[in-house]
Amino acid sequence: MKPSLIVQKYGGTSVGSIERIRAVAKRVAHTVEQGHRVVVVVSAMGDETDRLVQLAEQLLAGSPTTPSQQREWDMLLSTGEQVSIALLALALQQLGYTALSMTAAQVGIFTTRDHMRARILEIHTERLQHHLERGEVVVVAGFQGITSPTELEITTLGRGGSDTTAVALAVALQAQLCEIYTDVPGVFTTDPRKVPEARLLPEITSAEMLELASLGAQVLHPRSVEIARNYGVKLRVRSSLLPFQGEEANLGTFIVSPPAPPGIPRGGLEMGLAVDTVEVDRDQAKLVLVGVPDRPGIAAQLFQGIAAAGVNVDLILQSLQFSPEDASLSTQPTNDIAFTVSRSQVREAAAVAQRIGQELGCEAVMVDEAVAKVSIAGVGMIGRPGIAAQMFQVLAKAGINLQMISMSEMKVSCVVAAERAGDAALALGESFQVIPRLHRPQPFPRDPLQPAARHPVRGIALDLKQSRLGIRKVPDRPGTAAHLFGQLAAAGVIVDTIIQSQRGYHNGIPSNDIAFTVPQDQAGAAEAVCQQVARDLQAAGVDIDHEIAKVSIVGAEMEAHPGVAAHLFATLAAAGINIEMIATSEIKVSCVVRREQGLLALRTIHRAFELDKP
Ligand SMILES: Nc1ncnc2c1ncn2[C@@H]1O[C@H](COP(=O)(O)OP(=O)(O)O)[C@@H](O)[C@H]1O
Ligand SMILES: N[C@@H](CC(=O)OP(=O)(O)O)C(=O)O
Repeated sequence: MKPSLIVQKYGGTSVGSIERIRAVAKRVAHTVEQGHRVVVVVSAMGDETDRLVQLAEQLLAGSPTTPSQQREWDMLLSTGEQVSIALLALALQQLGYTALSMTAAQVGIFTTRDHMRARILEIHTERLQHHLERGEVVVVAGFQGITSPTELEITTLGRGGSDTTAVALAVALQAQLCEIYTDVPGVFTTDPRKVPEARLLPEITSAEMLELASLGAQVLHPRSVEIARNYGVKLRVRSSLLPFQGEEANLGTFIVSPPAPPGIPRGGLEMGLAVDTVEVDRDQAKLVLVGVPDRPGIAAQLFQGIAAAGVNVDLILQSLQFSPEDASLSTQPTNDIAFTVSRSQVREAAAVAQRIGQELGCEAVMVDEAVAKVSIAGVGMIGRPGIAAQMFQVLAKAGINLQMISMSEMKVSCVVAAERAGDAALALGESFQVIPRLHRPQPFPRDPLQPAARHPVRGIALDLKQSRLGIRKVPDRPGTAAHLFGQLAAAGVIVDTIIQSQRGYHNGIPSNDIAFTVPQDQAGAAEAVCQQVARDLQAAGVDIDHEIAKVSIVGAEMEAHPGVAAHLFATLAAAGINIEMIATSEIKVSCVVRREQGLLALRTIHRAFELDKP
């Protein structure tokens, strides 16, 4: 019988010293002794990649901006892995195994030409197979790629990209298992370094893991989860640091994916259909509270009231905080809170919104029953900023105005006038080559006020590496989002959470605020684009804030548990934490808070949802 093939990946900390490299070699040797063939992927030693980044940043006095600078950046950063593969191969040889190291060019890991964020197209397996068949262990450099056999340009996949190399190799080699060895015993309910009571999850679905990873849980590179999910790779995260005493004590976490569709092509690995779903939800009504005082407890009061009335909330968006110098508003900073509910519950929701709106002294409460939600979704959207821009362009071309936008890495939803929903879905279906479908709601549970009872929340992520940008008073007409996000995509900026909410008037024209978050290292580029777009559109101005933290709860069953969001808001309010931005999707709720309160928010929420309990 042919021995089974396992791809093992060891991260930076796991190969951070010669001692640790020796320990990794022993672990690999143990796997070989159990009768498996092994391909090992390693990252650079310890903080080596950070050190290389600092050298280049020192020289450039910042991040690379031109294509030629980005080329050299990849040339530099890819060297870290070349050191660790050679050392691990030597350590294996010392233990008496035939082992050799290979760079991406030697293996044939071909990527797109996008320096610093290249995507894997194809992996040649002949050389690897040749060595494996001779019983050798091959140690492959993670994180790097090559553009073509003739061009031989070195690329990197983006920080943390070795996980993606490993899973892609597992697909190309049709490995039985891909193991990601790291410095914690698996995937936890949240980062165990930040919350010591976090619990190890024996398994998690790839959909949940994707959200957690893209919302800041760095334990897995989101794109590695994307590939595992698309190709049904058996993926496991476990510790390389636990004392080595047989593997029973180191079960780790299995990332569970649906089986791959039969005959799925293994070329174009990361270039599958970006969008696999175009969906329209006609059962929507929109409520907007305009000019809500900006202080802790407001969202909690509103959504607890809504939950108590038995109403299930779908999208929730809260716009950026307004600066008091904004002349058309009161001198108190205020927010807008917009949300959608099922049309059958709009009366109950409106009654609560009006009552609470009055108690809070809001400027207005608007209710609109003639709306629908159109969404595009797909794991292939991760890291491809052009996809959301394409959606907005398609809708703009069809003359469809966007009343609300909510976006996460894998899904963009727009609230539009109900009468245009059919046109919107058709135009999107045509553009993305997907047949549009109607959204099917999940059944409601019986007791909407017991959100924590069934643990609908699987994990919590804290992202401290985001900045928030906002453009105030963008004219409310078709094409504005297309213009802004088209420009951002052209500048290569990866936009995370986008929120557009209805606001009021500017220069007598109905206008919206658009707020979104971007990775901190792209904030400069994003701000330059926003300033230009604000001038083009005659918007009121641009806000930028680097001192934010984004804390997100994730769970596939959240949609069927009304009241989870309300519980989250109440928890933050009770801890005196103000929520500056809210964005929801079916399986996550994200809140932007002050950066210095991020950790407190994370710990408090973890406890409030009883994730520390079995
Ligand atoms: N939900 C989570 N479960 C486990 N680890 C997490 C989680 N969220 C964040 N982390 C962090 O991810 C780290 C592992 O990722 P990383 O440092 O990139 O490892 P490696 O160098 O092995 O690739 C852990 O040390 C932990 O602090
Ligand atoms: N060395 C690269 C790639 C990587 O994946 O590292 P790690 O597995 O240690 O997160 C980085 O630091 O980005």
